[in-house]
Amino acid sequence: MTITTGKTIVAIATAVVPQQGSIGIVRLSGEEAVNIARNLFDAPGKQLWESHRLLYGYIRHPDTKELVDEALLLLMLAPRSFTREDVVEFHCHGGIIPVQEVLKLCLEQGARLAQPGEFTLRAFLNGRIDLTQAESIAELVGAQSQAASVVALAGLQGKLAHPIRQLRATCLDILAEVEARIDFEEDLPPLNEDLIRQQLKDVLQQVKDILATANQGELLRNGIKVAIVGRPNVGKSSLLNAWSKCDRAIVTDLPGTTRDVIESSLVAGGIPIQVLDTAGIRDTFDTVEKIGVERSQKAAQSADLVLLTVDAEAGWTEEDQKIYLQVKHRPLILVINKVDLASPETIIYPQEIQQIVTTSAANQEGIDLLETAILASVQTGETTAANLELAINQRQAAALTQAKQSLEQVQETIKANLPLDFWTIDLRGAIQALGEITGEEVTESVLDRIFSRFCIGK
Ligand SMILES: Nc1nc2c(c(=O)[nH]1)N(C=O)[C@@H](CNc1ccc(C(=O)N[C@@H](CCC(=O)O)C(=O)O)cc1)CN2
Ligand SMILES: Nc1nc2c(ncn2[C@@H]2O[C@H](COP(=O)(O)OP(=O)(O)OP(=O)(O)O)[C@@H](O)[C@H]2O)c(=O)[nH]1
Ligand SMILES: [Mg+2]
Repeated sequence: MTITTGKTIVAIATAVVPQQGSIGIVRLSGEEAVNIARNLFDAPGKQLWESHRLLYGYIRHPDTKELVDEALLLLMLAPRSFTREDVVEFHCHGGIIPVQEVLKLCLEQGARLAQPGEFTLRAFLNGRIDLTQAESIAELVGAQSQAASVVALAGLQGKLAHPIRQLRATCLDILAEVEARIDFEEDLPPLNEDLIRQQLKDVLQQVKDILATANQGELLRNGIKVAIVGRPNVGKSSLLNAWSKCDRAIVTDLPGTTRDVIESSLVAGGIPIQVLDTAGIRDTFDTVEKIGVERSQKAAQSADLVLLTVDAEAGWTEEDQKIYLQVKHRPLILVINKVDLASPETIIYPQEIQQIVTTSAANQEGIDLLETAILASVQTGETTAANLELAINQRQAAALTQAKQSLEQVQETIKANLPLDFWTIDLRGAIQALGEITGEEVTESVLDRIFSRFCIGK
């Protein structure tokens, strides 16, 4: 995308698939937005075309005056708009036909179809929001859980931008102090090295604290994949059904019921979880079952976490041991199922297994504990309560890691008593990295990468 502002862009702002809302919005932004709206919208009576007013009227074909829709028109004139340009919204009837018709008319009037994220990009380029806020908007729209939306909303409020800007400002202050000593050494009091050391230490600690939220960010945004594996008939499909609270997988008392990997999605603790129920693993001559077993093994290797499921009544069998050896190098929870039939204490399993949960899938028992154990095993302890609203994404984490390394390098340079010029090199590195997060220092290709992930109309 070539990045420009001003030229009028248009897009359908509301969902086009799969379900139609009762209202559909077409949004224009740019110099010609108001002219285009005037050509298409007929507001009867004495309605004023002023900013932040809603006009009532008819959208008509500009040449034939044929009626296209009865609608509301919202005007937000520069700079008091989301993009800081003139913005006009047609609030049409929902369904795909009215909005597509209006979109077509706007294009015929000279507007250009907006690229994905282009409205938000303009809001960024025109200084209304910074890059972390722009990313938060995309995250809010794509949030799959309440927790993810809380984090996105906090980001939109500047919860990340604010501390990052402060850290960068401190680094800039230090840089100014140091550079002044390089340029006008004789006219200034000596550098307060103790103060600078302390400032660097504080900045570095904060950088580390924010970096520690990356794991939580990764979990909230991308979620995890959990594979239920084990011998046939131990209750894997029953476990999936009990956990996802629906009859997703077929359950019978016949070993070998599940033939293929069955996927189900749920959200636990704000984290989207993809659960894979797999075919029971055993030696078999059945061609179809054999393929199923191979898929089970693949699923176990690709999952973030394996639930090795065994039958309390049958105990730890030779087959269980074989399967265990295949998955023991993976993050793993041992699920002892069917505890309604036999006491789990009698089972002798490998001592090195750290996490054990007992369940009765048939009776919906132990599922909550299983969920808690799963969440505990993927969450790192570093995410403190104070930081719950902060959960940085991979791009931000990469830049922060860069900032951390640069700051550590400055500390080394000071320790080694190297000349002041050396200090400034890595200070600039840290300032650059922090600036990339908020977008104060950012290249067009980075912007391209960020905004192309948005949907059209955002
Ligand atoms: N119909 C509609 N609903 C929407 C949006 C929109 O663009 N259109 N939004 C789009 O994402 C979100 C709301 N976000 C918005 C953020 C800022 C401004 C805005 O006009 N800000 C100006 C003026 C504020 C004022 O006059 O006080 C500014 O900050 O300069 C509008 C919407 C969600 N709902
Ligand atoms: N008593 C009892 N029976 C259970 C429990 N969980 C599952 N079962 C029963 O065990 C049998 C097998 O359950 P499934 O969930 O189909 O087992 P599976 O591990 O998916 O089996 P395959 O798909 O063949 O690998 C069914 O008859 C279930 O009703 C449990 O906790 N207690
Ligand atoms: Mg099954």
